[in-house]
Amino acid sequence: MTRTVIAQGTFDILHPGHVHYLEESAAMGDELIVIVARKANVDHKEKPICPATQRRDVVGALEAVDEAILGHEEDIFVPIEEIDPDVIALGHDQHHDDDAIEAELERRGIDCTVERASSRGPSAEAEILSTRLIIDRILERRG
Ligand SMILES: Cc1cc2nc3c(=O)[nH]c(=O)nc-3n(C[C@H](O)[C@H](O)[C@H](O)COP(=O)(O)O)c2cc1C
Ligand SMILES: Nc1ncnc2c1ncn2[C@@H]1O[C@H](COP(=O)(O)OP(=O)(O)OP(=O)(O)O)[C@@H](O)[C@H]1O
Repeated sequence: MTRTVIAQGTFDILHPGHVHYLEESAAMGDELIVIVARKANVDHKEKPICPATQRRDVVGALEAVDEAILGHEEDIFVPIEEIDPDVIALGHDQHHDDDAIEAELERRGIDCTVERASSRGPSAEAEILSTRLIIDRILERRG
């Protein structure tokens, strides 16, 4: 029985922190499917620069990722109902409330656990493992 894990995020400019999250998520099961957030649903921070199809394609190229899909425009639980995963892996700082997600999964009759991945700090002085900080540095140096 294949144990399916879902990970999700914006993945605007990919960096080793994303790779860490996705590799850790992949290790929680047999197959990893990544839901790439649509611009309309990124309302807790700046909108992504890159189009969703581009963000999906880059994430999908990672070894740890079996499939990357575009998220639903309106209801974030539509892909969850369709995929019916065994695990939803939340990122270490993702703004979602684990209990609220578990409650919604139960309400929809989806038998799935919610896990939290860990954070990856910089392994070298110059590493910046945040899309926002990468963009800040670009603006600082090229703005
Ligand atoms: C269980 C789950 C399902 C999600 N499904 C979708 C979706 O269908 N469409 C979408 O645009 N975003 C989806 N998202 C992503 C959220 O929209 C949110 O923007 C994303 O978690 C942003 O995380 P980040 O700030 O770490 O990039 C989902 C997130 C979770 C936790
Ligand atoms: N340094 C990191 N270590 C572990 N996970 C990370 C790291 N950076 C991002 N992630 C995870 O990757 C997923 C996608 O994150 P997102 O696309 O928001 O990138 P981000 O670099 O966190 O963006 P921003 O810096 O703009 O918030 C989230 O689950 C997030 O927790």
